[in-house]
Amino acid sequence: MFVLRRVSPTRVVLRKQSVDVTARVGSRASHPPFSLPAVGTQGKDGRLGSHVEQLDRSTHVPSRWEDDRPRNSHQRRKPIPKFSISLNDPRFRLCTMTGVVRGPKDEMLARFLDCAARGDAVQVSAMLGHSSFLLNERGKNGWTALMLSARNGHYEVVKTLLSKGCDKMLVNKAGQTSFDIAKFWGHNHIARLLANSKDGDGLQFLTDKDAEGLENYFGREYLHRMCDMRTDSKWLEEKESSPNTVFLLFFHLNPFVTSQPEETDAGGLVVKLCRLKRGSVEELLSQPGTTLIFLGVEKDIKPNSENYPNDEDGLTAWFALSVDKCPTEHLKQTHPDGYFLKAPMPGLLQLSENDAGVTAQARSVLAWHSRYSFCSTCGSKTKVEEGGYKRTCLKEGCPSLSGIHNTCYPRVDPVVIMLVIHPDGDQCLLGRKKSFPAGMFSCLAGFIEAGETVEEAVRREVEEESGVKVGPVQYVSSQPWPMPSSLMIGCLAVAISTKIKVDENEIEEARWFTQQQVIDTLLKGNHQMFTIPPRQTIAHQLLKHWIGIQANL
Ligand SMILES: NC(=O)c1ccc[n+]([C@@H]2O[C@H](COP(=O)([O-])OP(=O)(O)OC[C@H]3O[C@@H](n4cnc5c(N)ncnc54)[C@H](O)[C@@H]3O)[C@@H](O)[C@H]2O)c1
Ligand SMILES: [Mg+2]
Ligand SMILES: [Mg+2]
Ligand SMILES: [Mg+2]
Ligand SMILES: [Zn+2]
Repeated sequence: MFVLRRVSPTRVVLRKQSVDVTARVGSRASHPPFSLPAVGTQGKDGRLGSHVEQLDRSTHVPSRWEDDRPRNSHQRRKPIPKFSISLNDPRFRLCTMTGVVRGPKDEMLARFLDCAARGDAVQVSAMLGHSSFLLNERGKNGWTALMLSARNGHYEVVKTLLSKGCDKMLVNKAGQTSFDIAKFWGHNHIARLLANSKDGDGLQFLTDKDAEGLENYFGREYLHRMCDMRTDSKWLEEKESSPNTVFLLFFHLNPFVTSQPEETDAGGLVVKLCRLKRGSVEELLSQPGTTLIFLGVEKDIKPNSENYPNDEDGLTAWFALSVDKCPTEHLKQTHPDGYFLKAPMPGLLQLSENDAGVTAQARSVLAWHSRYSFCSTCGSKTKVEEGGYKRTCLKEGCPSLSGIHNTCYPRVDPVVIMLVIHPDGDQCLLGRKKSFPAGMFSCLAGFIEAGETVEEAVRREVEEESGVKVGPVQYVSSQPWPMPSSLMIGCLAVAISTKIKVDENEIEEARWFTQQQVIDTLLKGNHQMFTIPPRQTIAHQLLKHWIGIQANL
């Protein structure tokens, strides 16, 4: 059995029994933060092993050592040239000359890291039983067992290591914790485990802020909607007049915000929704053309708190308040720094996850009110009910009042958005609309039609827009998209044909991109040949998800 390891960017070491040899390998670009060459190599099953690999497939060494980043189809399918090792081969020389000799401790560490990278929780636990020093040890590339298991999606190994008290705050050479690594590669269950686990002293090092990003932007449910209270007009009135109630102000569907310098090393400005109190909005509430929506109550309930003597139940309610006339003058005194965020894009993408979730709810409902002032069935006037969640027709006998009153409620438009995977598994289909910024490509998307399943909508939209036929479809996650009220249903779909013929009315161009190109774009952003939508979009998250699961197949 041979053991291969890299000793410099251009050299690897092949070791058999006690004799080491080195081989010259092709020059390589420096590793981006999450590329895998520093982490491991691809084993038989495509998983990533630890940084020191046992070539148990054969006793041959590849003529060219390729890194283990996900490869494009050509690289992956190219048979690896094989040749026998001869210690007399001039391409090799004794490792002792380079001073790279490994002792039993190194061997054990290599085995331990390999077990963690492969997901062997039993072996990891057994090795720690007799050699506890291994717990936080790093391989040559700076990765610990926790980082490797987080990278490869091995939940049980991560759990085992945490239970043994490993240090989850260690960072690799690129400055990433195991949490960052798990999050990047789409192992959200592992990122959650890492975020929620206590460290050895019982302290929770990772804050809620670190755990953000595990759901799609606009998807955070910061408030309890308390749907059942919408019909309790007495309770709603009490909340409306409570001094503790929070009012979010909107004008032309744009939220009233402030910008504050960020308290991080990175600096910058953070945009926050202004949480107005009754006193600031008293006058606005009585103006004509005002719409008030009950959004919910804060989740951290403070029952009968002494601090909140006016709220019997101690619940802090939030309302969205939309006004017809620009109220900046009115707010000049109390909120001199406030302004209306230019929505929707890219303004709304500057909010925190919590604020984005509340804004998505408020903006979609307010947009519906602004467009459906009259009964959509008979054109009569309507009255607003249920805390702003219903508009009932005032004309007796209107058909909208019989059967299911679905025209009386805010509308949500389901949209499928899909990352289509090439049959070779190594490429994905992205397209661009004329309206996109130059160089940007995104997942294909389209509205679901009446009487259509998600799967059928995916197949129809992909074929309409790109000419590519799709077979299996798998749901991944969803995202409210409040421009004005879409629900993006994110899927992976596998193509069964590859020829592209775009519908020029909808799409300017569609192309197959390799995994490597996507990874480069995710890591280097604008410096690449194409860009993808920002992290707040489900399109971006679908691409990350695909990279994450591919690397772990
Ligand atoms: N969050 C993301 O990552 C992301 C990415 C791409 C698209 N989107 C959103 O997805 C939505 C749909 O994508 P699309 O425009 O490619 O859809 P699409 O391919 O179905 O084409 C839009 C056309 O469909 C018709 N249509 C059918 N039902 C409609 C409805 N309920 N509302 C409006 N038009 C309807 C209209 O003729 C419209 O011009 C867009 O609003 C877009 O903003 C979001
Ligand atoms: Mg479309
Ligand atoms: Mg379409
Ligand atoms: Mg369509
Ligand atoms: Zn009507």
